[in-house]
Amino acid sequence: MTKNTECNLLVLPGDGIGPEIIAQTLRVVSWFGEFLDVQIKTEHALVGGASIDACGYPMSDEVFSKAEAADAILFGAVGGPKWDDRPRSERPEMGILRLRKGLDLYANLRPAICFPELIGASALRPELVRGLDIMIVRESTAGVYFGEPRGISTDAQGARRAVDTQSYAEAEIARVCRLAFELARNRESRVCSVDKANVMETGALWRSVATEVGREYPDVELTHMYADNCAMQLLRGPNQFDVIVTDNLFGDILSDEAAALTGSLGLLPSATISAGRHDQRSHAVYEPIHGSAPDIAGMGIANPIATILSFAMCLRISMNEPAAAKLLEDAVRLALFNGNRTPDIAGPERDGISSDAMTDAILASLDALKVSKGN
Ligand SMILES: NC(=O)c1ccc[n+]([C@@H]2O[C@H](COP(=O)([O-])OP(=O)(O)OC[C@H]3O[C@@H](n4cnc5c(N)ncnc54)[C@H](O)[C@@H]3O)[C@@H](O)[C@H]2O)c1
Ligand SMILES: CC(C)[C@H](C(=O)O)[C@@H](O)C(=O)O
Ligand SMILES: [Mg+2]
Repeated sequence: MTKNTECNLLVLPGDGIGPEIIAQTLRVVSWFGEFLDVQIKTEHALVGGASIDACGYPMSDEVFSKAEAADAILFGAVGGPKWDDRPRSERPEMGILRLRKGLDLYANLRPAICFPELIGASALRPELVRGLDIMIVRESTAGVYFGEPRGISTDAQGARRAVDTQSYAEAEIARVCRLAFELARNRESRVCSVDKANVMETGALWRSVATEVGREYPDVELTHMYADNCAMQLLRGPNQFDVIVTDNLFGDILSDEAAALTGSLGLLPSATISAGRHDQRSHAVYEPIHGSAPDIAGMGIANPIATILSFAMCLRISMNEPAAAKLLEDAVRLALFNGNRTPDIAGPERDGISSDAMTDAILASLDALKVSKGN
């Protein structure tokens, strides 16, 4: 069969459980390589600590050039104790930050869905999380992650002072808010903008710009919430949210919190996307929201679902294959429905299965759904 189009997928496994969950996800990528008209071409490269060990940098210029040229990037996770004592600018985490900034990946989409099959694994009571479906839109190229000045200085008495700078230009706020409103139009048409407008100048600007952008979307309800209250409301009544749009740091924290509502950090996928380039192509990184999990690295028990669902987002956003994305999401649900659980979602009474066995179950579900849908 001749394939109609091509997708060049750059695969960056990283550190810790990164290579493990990526290896599992590539089994799913291969399955779709057979199934789709798109020809998926993968190329692998080093990032994070693995790259530091090989060439001294968390992301080399060569790998960054490959990322620029790729149609999509599948990213595992970076970091680990081995590199924790390095200066900030030389840590593995700079690998992902360079990608976000360098490719202008301004919007990090982090959907948090509570699957009915996992309602018992949630940190909250079932009645609080039943039907949970939130989209967190996290700004990802600005804020305190990239603001200047930053650094640590020592005064005349030898006492150290650290400085980070939270900085936002209105255009940086407007574009991520606009995207949140667009996404909300295909959901429940509700956006909650989260800031600290009561304390921070950046928060006041965030609220004012979100309000201005909201006027362009009279059909979408806009509410504002302080970030501390949002952290509490996510625990008290998470179903009140549809789309949350917020800055880089609050989005990082609130999305890990949302993961606990769904059952595990090992379940939450993400897509970090840029605007279209002049040639109409855009960049995108697909990655789980979790990190390299040093505590379970090498044990073969990491939950691969967050990364596999990140590939589903890749199918939908970068490959324009919504039916395939839905098929994969359904296959994950079916594998869970059939009782497959890695230890993070197994609960205290069960041992849990390996990453490999969970992927086997998802692949078997893909085969079963493919047959039942007559594909
Ligand atoms: N995008 C990234 O690459 C990324 C994201 C977050 C953290 N990190 C880095 O990862 C390292 C560890 O950070 P951390 O421990 O704070 O966060 P983490 O997300 O790696 O782990 C937090 C907890 O969640 C568990 N967990 C995470 N993913 C899991 C999965 N797929 N299956 C089962 N359990 C899972 C871990 O075992 C751990 O108990 C640090 O170096 C950090 O900077 C990287
Ligand atoms: C590794 C780190 C730089 C990263 C972040 O803080 O953005 C991570 O926590 C994430 O959520 O992707
Ligand atoms: Mg994080």
